[in-house]
Amino acid sequence: MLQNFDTLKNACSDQWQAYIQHPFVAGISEATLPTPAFQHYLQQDYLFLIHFARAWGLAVYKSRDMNELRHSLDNLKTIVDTEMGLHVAYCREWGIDEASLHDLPEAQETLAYTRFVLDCGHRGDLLDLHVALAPCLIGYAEVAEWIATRSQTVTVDNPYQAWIDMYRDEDYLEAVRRERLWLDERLAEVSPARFAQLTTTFRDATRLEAAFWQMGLDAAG
Ligand SMILES: Cc1ncc(CN)c(N)n1
Repeated sequence: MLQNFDTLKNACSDQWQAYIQHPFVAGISEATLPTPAFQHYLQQDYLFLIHFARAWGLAVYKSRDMNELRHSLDNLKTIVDTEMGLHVAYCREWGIDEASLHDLPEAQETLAYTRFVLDCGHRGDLLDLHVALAPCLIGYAEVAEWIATRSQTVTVDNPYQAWIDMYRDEDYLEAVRRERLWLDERLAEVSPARFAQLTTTFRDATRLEAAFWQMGLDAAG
């Protein structure tokens, strides 16, 4: 059987579900998430996105041909040109100005997740790095999709609607489709032992995503 991104996800189905359907996400969907939880998440996500842009920069550096290079560069641009801009504007709407974000101390969860991904990239190859980055890029599209399909989702005057829409945006979804394809092509070629190793990386990154949501919830007490 050919391995692909879905095989990777199915190998970590418990952790994947705990991430995609986390109570923080349910709170966004049902418009019940406490404001301080979301504000704390937004602040830390600013720091997170900076390090994730660095990680895509590392993927550019590790690329061996023009196709790989362009692919990683497109993902870097999605974060820097699209997601970061929307994020800063969005923070402003929630009473957080960009200047205050520069001096923000990094939470342990932000440190753990971002440095884990950068470490995967430094010690492994390009595929290790893409697999460590996949829960971030691909996971948020699934989060937004899960929200959109739930009957409990509040669609009128939901304060989190703009955030949900950001991850249902066509440009974001196009980046997700490209990444899935890239992963599917490479995962089909790896040995079972290598696949097991990549599964561990993917599972750990997925657990760190869930911990990032939890950090937001914990901040609201
Ligand atoms: C923690 C986290 N994970 C994923 C994403 C979506 N790129 C994000 N903005 N923040």
